[in-house]
Amino acid sequence: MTSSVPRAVLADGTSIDRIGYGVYKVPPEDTAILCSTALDTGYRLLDTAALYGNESGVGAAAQTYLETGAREDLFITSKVWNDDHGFDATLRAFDVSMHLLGLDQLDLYLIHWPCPSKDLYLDTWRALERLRSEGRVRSIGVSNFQQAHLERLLAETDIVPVLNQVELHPYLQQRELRSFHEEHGITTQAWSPLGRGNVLDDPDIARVATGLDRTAAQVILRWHLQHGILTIPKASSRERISSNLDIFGFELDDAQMAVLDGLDRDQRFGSHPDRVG
Ligand SMILES: NC(=O)C1=CN([C@@H]2O[C@H](COP(=O)(O)OP(=O)(O)OC[C@H]3O[C@@H](n4cnc5c(N)ncnc54)[C@H](OP(=O)(O)O)[C@@H]3O)[C@@H](O)[C@H]2O)C=CC1
Ligand SMILES: O=C1CO[C@H](CO)[C@@H](O)[C@@H]1O
Repeated sequence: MTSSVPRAVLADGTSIDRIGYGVYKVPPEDTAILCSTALDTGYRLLDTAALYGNESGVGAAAQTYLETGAREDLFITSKVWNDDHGFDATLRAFDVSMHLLGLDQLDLYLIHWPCPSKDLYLDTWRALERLRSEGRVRSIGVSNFQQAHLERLLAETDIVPVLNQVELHPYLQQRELRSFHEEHGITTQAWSPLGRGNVLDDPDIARVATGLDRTAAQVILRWHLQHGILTIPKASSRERISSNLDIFGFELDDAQMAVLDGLDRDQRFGSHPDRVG
């Protein structure tokens, strides 16, 4: 049950694995077994959301883990969905998620999307601040926030989000947002770190991977790691889940990093934050 995933330290002092297992589109009936597989192979961070409909499977895998493992070794992230923006609705949504997860305390709770047209994300954030002050969640952050949303949050609320989880992969490198995060002590975590699988067939990445005798997925995840970007790749087989974690025994040199750095084309495979909610 030991894990050697290196950790980063969030601005609130909490440590977080540099790579975790994401469960979007993992069917509810398969979630417990696939999360247990991930935990067996060394992952300790599981990334879910109310939207995914599989929090109870994540919770079941966590309970199995806790029969022999320590709570402080596990890191569970969930997110408040767009329909539950607003102070009271967010507190209610959190209770539902915690009931499904079967946990007393969550490690990280995120606002899933800013939903600018609803204009409620400041109230939603104040609910997360409340949950943190009550000790129900250790760390609070956001997802899909652009610089303008973050600036408003920083100006008008008390706690700086420790992390922003955004779409990020070699075709969408988010350089400006990453610099803004760095200036403000906000950790960058990549969703769809493999571009939902769409970046895996890139011929330049394939050449780097062949030269290193590694998979394209490992090369991409290693590129994130060397840039200090946390990742939460999703995969559906033990073999892929395990090989995606096997990224600590090799390095990309400067030329190989430059190949992936050169692939940025501002291409999204998910939605643009201005058009959600
Ligand atoms: N905050 C947000 O708004 C969002 C958060 N997320 C989070 O990020 C996580 C990851 O993002 P996701 O969109 O799933 O995309 P990923 O970039 O993680 O790509 C997942 C896809 O890549 C395939 N894949 C994974 N590993 C390999 C491999 N070694 N070889 C070949 N194919 C591979 C998977 O196939 P297969 O499953 O068949 O193995 C799947 O089709 C989500 O699960 C979720 O937790 C995702 C989207 C939005
Ligand atoms: O987490 C998520 C998974 O992917 C969905 C479809 O792109 C997103 O809407 C959502 O934010």
